[in-house]
Amino acid sequence: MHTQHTVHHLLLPPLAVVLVVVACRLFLLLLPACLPACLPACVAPCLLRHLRVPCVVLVLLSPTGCPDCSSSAISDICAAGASSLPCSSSSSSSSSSVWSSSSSSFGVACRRRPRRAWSRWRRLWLRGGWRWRARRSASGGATACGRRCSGCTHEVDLDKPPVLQEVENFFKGHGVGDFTFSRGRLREWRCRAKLAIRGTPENPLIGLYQEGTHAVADIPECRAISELNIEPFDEDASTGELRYVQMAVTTYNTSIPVAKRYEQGRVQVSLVWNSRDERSKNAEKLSLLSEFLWRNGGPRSNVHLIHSIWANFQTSTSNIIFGHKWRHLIGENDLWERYGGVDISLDPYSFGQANTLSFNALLHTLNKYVPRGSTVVDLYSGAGVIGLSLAASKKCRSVKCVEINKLSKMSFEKSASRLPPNLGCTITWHNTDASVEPVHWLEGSSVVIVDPPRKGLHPSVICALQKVALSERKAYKAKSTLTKVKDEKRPWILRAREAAVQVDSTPLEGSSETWPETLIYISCGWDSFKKDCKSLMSSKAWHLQNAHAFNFFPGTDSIEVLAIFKRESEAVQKKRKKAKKKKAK
Ligand SMILES: C[S@@+](CC[C@H](N)C(=O)[O-])C[C@H]1O[C@@H](n2cnc3c(N)ncnc32)[C@H](O)[C@@H]1O
Repeated sequence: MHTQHTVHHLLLPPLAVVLVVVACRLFLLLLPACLPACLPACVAPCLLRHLRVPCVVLVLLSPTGCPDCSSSAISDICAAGASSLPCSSSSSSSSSSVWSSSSSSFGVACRRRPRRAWSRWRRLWLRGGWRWRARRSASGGATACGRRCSGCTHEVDLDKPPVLQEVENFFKGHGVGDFTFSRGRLREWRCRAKLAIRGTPENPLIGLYQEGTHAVADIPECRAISELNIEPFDEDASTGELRYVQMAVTTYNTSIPVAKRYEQGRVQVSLVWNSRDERSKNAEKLSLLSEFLWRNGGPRSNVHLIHSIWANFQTSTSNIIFGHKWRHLIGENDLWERYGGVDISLDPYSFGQANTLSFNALLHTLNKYVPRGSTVVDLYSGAGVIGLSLAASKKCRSVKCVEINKLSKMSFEKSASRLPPNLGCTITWHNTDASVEPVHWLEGSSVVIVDPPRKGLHPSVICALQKVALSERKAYKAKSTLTKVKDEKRPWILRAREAAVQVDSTPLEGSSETWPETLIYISCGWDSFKKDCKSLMSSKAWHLQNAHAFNFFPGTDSIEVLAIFKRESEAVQKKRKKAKKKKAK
């Protein structure tokens, strides 16, 4: 009896292990059957894989988690959610069943455009460059959760965007010997996103538009919207309450080690509300929503993810995301970031880069091409990030920033106030369209920096660059015929030329006869860059000297280019002409 008892004792533990293993196997076998039900929980993380922190806010909006985001705050939330279950299955065979099931989140968007080919689903992004990438699993094609990510344009080799070979060949063909490509961080890199809010309170859609459409690829199960009965925006009827959510992350927190700052970023949330202002009758719901987010993600919550919440009021029927009225609702007023060695304040209405780390890498490289003591004009400057960082690091004599968005002025002012004292640099910020009388902005600058939107440079800017780059003398002549700078009487032009902001008013001596020797072109639109590059060089005015590319949007076929052009000297031009004549003979 005693021996029998001992045998039972000995057999029980292995038996228990076998039973657990069998149960797990059975569970895994049955898992595919419940995949359609799991899909909403799985697809959102795939879409959001590369969103560094903003997805946490969405997780706040949604009870499902993002198992692939590894910051401690995200993990905390994920631990509370059950969503990691389907995504922890790395079986790539399950991916087909998931994707062929066009139900749940994708089905909702799909029903609106049933004729779209499936391949289109793989190329989801917001117009204007908002792109979502998936993380590769070690096996390659699939994401870490075993599914293919609808936000990706390519599924493998995130460190080699497909366009890279073409870019390399292009620069090689133009005699650039030192081309480099910086691969950057391949996942969880995104620090900024704008998501559309559509659908109904019971079945809201939050996410990106498919390329070229206004169909939303959903991040499902929004808790805040359903619980508070927020009415998503209806584009056809122009009704509803919440139109978009913009999220911007700051990684600026000097109290924690640098390595941790990216992981522990805070999110500035902007709610685009469909009303004229905060006095509208649905404004109470806006307060409820911001309080909900603050309660669950603000400083008193377990996660403390939200830096601040803003409201933007927009009633326009156009595609423009933001209206003119902004209100700061809760949290800190200023969002600081560290770019190019200086503190930069980014209000929600200013342009901000989506990939903070890669942008800093670009600034570091750009720095090498600006001689100390330069006079710089930064066209398409946004809040003046590039100009301000050069003012501090290169002891520039002057920096002129030219930007069309007047709201960026405040960000510029705040950032300028944090520059080190006694820089000895006159820094000005001008609110104007760079394509109107661009020669005026080039005059007096030895370095011109252009960072235009995706569509590239305006023809008038190209024309001005071609003309000033002839020879010193010719350019000077061109100045009088081209611009009639001295006779300018139009008040709006004169107003634009007056600095909207001026930091340090040290007068500049003899700079007006200076014309740019160096042109630094930063581009996020490869096709438009090629076109502009061709135009600039066709006039023999500029010579392409160096080029670098940065993986700003891993998982997409977009690339950020930094190209350095040098003005061709008269001697070189003559030599070239002679050689051409000789050849012709
Ligand atoms: C790609 S962003 C670059 C911003 C800035 N360089 C930065 O990195 O923060 C392009 C900027 O050009 C501005 N912009 C667009 N069209 C413009 C124009 N015609 N004249 C001046 N600025 C313009 C936009 O408002 C935006 O801030």
